[in-house]
Amino acid sequence: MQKADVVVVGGGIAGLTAAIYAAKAGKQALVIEKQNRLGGRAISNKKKGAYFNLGAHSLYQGDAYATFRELGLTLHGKRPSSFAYGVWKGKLNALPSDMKSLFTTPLLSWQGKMEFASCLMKVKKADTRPFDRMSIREWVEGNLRDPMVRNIFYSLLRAVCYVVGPDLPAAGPVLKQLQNALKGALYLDRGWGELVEELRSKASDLGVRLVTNAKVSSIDTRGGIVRQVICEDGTRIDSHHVILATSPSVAHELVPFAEKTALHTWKEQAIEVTAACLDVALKRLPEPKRQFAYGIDQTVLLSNYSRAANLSDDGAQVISLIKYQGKEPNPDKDLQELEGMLDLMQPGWREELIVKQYLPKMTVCHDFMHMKRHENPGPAVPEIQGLYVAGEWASHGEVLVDAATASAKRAVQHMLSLESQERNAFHEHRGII
Ligand SMILES: Cc1cc2nc3c(=O)[nH]c(=O)nc-3n(C[C@H](O)[C@H](O)[C@H](O)COP(=O)(O)OP(=O)(O)OC[C@H]3O[C@@H](n4cnc5c(N)ncnc54)[C@H](O)[C@@H]3O)c2cc1C
Repeated sequence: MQKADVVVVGGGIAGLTAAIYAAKAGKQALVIEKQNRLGGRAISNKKKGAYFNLGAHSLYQGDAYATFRELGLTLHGKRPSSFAYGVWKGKLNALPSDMKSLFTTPLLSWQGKMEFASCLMKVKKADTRPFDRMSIREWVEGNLRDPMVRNIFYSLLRAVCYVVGPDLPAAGPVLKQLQNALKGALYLDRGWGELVEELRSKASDLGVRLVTNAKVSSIDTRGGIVRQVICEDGTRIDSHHVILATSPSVAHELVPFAEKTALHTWKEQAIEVTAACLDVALKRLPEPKRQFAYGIDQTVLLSNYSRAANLSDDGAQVISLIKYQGKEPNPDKDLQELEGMLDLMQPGWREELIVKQYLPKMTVCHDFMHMKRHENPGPAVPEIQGLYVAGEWASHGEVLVDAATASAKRAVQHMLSLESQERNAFHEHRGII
């Protein structure tokens, strides 16, 4: 029979972060990952010499960045220039990203330019928490008058949270994410896979046991206490602490009678966000100055990640395009729209193509802070002693990878504080005897 102080189910960013912090606190941690490699949605795949990220692309200056720095990761990469185009009615226009583009952009009237600049200044300094209970639409309509300024803000906010409609996301977390993005996003050399490798090696140095190709099939929680983790191949691991760093629906599936626990509420309230992703590696850019574009009247984003990060062995340019999807994704139409953006930004790109990858429906997040949410998930599952959740969906106000690292640390902290309460109670009891 195997044993561990804490078992982490899922070896994505949340699972690896949780295991590292548990190990740093002196716990014997075991990570079980069902895929044949660690990283979850933060892996990168190398194709014909070019690195394509599966999921995460930009590391903003939020919780994840601070966590990785605290752990001593090297985070090789650079911050790109903020110059961007905005696509409006099929045409490219400079977006206001500095003084020059603010004054020259044809998208805004003089009044609009003033309103845009003053609102951006306000956002940079704002305490965003008071906006946690209002939607993005409510915030935009309450703070901005000019219709085009509103459109540009919708497009900027969509780009940092990946949600198409402005009525669902709580404005506070998304504005915070915009603040973090405005401080400069980091594009990582050789993609996010390199960061995962650094996390893996950190975990391994701290003595974390990392098992891949092993699927957890259930958690034994008899008597409302975590007792064992059971894998599909029959392996059983004794442990009194389990962190479920999977999706809310997998967490629900793994726990017997989950419908009687908070896991049920968290699964039911979850709203999944998906995107269609097109990545291309080009021998050269037909239009070298066109590197980054937001769709203003379409929900597409294009970024040449090679403008700041080293993403190929031979100088190929790696461009990623994202189509933020609503309720009814249409793979063919989405691809047409993505290629249409590439035609507009880089006409002739097909002649320069080395390799491309189209992923028609990627889960960007399993849930986020939205207006229909009843409660923030985790860190503990209150009905079952020793059970915790982590993952980008267990957000308490953070967005995407920041929510993955923050929720992982919350889970470990909760576990440690419970243990210390139990120890204190035990000593008090002995004192009485
Ligand atoms: C297209 C796209 C673009 C993105 N861009 C950004 C960005 O620019 N910036 C940003 O901050 N974030 C971005 N994200 C989000 C980011 O990738 C995720 O938030 C983050 O990787 C989630 O990590 P996680 O550990 O919570 O989940 P995951 O990475 O999904 O990890 C969960 C792990 O659990 C494993 N698992 C599931 N069930 C079991 C089981 N039964 N037994 C064992 N293991 C199991 C899975 O295999 C997986 O490895 C993007 C995502 C996508 C898809």
